Amino acid sequence: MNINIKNLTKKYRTKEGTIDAFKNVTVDIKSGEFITIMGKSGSGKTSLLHIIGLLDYPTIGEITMDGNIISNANESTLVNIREQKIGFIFQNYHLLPNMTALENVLLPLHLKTDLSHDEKLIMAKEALREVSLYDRVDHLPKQLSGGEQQRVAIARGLVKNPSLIIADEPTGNLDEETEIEILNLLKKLHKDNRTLIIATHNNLVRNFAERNLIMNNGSLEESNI
Ligand SMILES: Nc1ncnc2c1ncn2[C@@H]1O[C@H](COP(=O)(O)OP(=O)(O)OP(=O)(O)O)[C@@H](O)[C@H]1O
Repeated sequence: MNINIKNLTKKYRTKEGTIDAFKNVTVDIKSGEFITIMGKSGSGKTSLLHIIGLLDYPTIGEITMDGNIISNANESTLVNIREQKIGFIFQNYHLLPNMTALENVLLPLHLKTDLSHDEKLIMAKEALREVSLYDRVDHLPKQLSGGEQQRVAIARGLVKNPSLIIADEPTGNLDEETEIEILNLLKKLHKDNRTLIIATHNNLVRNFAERNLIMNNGSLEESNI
């Protein structure tokens, strides 16, 4: 997915006043790019990812996805794009504890009325195979290690074959060895025209990406370090 972001600003209004999460962010992200967004805690990374992921609206500015301006679109258009084209991966996995790995991966397919249950099962199992967890399909999250839970979450993020994957600190809870394993997996799954954006504190992640951006005093800059 091609993403063009123009003069994006996010302000939060609180009882104490207005907080600028970030200001005047302008960036073009090409289809198929693997990007990291680095920056200190509180620098606005999550706020930006939520807006790119169409989970929140910007205060000011414009986002274009594959040539269509979507920042002014209504909620149902945003839900549609989100459902069809965007996969999310979070630091805390966000797996449902009473569902097996397979059931968790099936979740994003529930709304797809054009697919039969058998077709959905095949897709979910294939996604679990891609993350090398085919032998753990019937396990509950608590029966899996942190790295395995994140692999289930990645399979869930991938199952709809999204053209954009957004990952917020995907390795924040993992030890370094597991982190490298997950980053190698994300790198492998980042293929074709699938755009991958990872927000992170962690310097190690940047070695895996093609392009590194940094949130600095509310602005997004290219990082050449
Ligand atoms: N819903 C909200 N209401 C008010 N302020 C918020 C809200 N969400 C975030 N903020 C503020 O906006 C700023 C940016 O927060 P954000 O979570 O985007 O940063 P971050 O870089 O992702 O931080 P971290 O790495 O700690 O997750 C912070 O000052 C934060 O307190």
